[in-house]
Amino acid sequence: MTAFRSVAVIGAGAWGTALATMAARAGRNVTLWARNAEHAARIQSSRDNPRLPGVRLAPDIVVTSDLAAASRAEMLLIATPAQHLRGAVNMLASYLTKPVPIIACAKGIEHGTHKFMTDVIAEAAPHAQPAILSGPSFADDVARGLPTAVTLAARDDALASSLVQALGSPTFRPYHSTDIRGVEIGGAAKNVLAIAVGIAVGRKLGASAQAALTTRGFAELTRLGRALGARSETLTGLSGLGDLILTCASPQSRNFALGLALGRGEQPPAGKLAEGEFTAPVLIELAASQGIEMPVSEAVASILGGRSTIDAAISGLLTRPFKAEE
Ligand SMILES: NC(=O)C1=CN([C@@H]2O[C@H](COP(=O)(O)OP(=O)(O)OC[C@H]3O[C@@H](n4cnc5c(N)ncnc54)[C@H](OP(=O)(O)O)[C@@H]3O)[C@@H](O)[C@H]2O)C=CC1
Ligand SMILES: O=C(CO)COP(=O)(O)O
Repeated sequence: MTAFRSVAVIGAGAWGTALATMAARAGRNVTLWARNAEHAARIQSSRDNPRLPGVRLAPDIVVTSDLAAASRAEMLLIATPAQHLRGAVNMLASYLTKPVPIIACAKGIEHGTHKFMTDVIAEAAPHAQPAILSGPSFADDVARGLPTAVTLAARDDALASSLVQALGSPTFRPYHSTDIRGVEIGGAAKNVLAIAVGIAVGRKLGASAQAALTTRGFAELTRLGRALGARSETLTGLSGLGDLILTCASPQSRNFALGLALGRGEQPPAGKLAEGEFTAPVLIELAASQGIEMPVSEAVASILGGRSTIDAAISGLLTRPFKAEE
């Protein structure tokens, strides 16, 4: 398998900027693509991105809005919001003339189609070798070089392994896998569950409730995962349980922070992307289509959709019939 020398990161938000920094630290030649030319030029000259304040970009990272130039990299990482991933890959596809790994770094499920990120990539870019990178990793931590471990999955184990070799460093440890679907389910569902746990914490329901809700959330994530063919070691691994633990326990998470504000009856933080808000309705549609119960996610979707108050949703969860633990 070829050694990947160059990497382009598509999407210059917090995560794209952190990923570019991570790839540079791993020794790759890195291009960071921003859709806005002015934005790209400003980051290129200031070496600072307001979407990830306080992080200085390494001098050799090239920031550009030239998609043709970015598309020439030997490996592409897509770090747009999940609902914009198809649009970004559609634009990219017209420049791709040979097989190239395209790694989805967004966490979500596409509205309307119920498709996961690697399926969207495969549809939008026939030359792509789709892969997914996901796990407990706050952009700020990764950019600062704090120790982080994630899962990187591709259909072909040799490809997954060589992508790991290209991106890994002593502070960023990707573990390779071929369970693409398992990785995608964990990343998408944990954001919705983190909103639920944030709400419980905001309502001051206590540390016991926080642990119970996180655990029952994991039970429903696992049910859906099994139904869709995910492996249990993936669901209990970094991209599943690992990311759930991180996101359900830290106000640093935008999803948790959204729930926290809702639980406290406050305005949610403005201008912060909380993917769980967009994933919740499509996650429960997908679960329903598989005959899978996801009561915690359903409660989140009902609250966000204005179909339930927070108190009614909490009461609904607590008065469900007693049952065997599974
Ligand atoms: N932040 C984090 O800690 C982590 C985030 N993720 C995931 O990464 C994804 C992106 O999150 P994050 O970077 O934090 O979000 P941000 O809100 O910080 O940034 C999103 C970026 O995507 C760009 N963008 C939006 N729409 C398009 C489009 N159609 N084409 C190209 N670029 C577009 C925006 O551009 P513009 O600046 O012009 O608006 C912006 O730069 C999410 O799915 C998130 O779950 C995963 C792990 C960690
Ligand atoms: O995915 C993340 C950590 O793994 C980032 O979480 P938030 O999107 O909730 O901030």
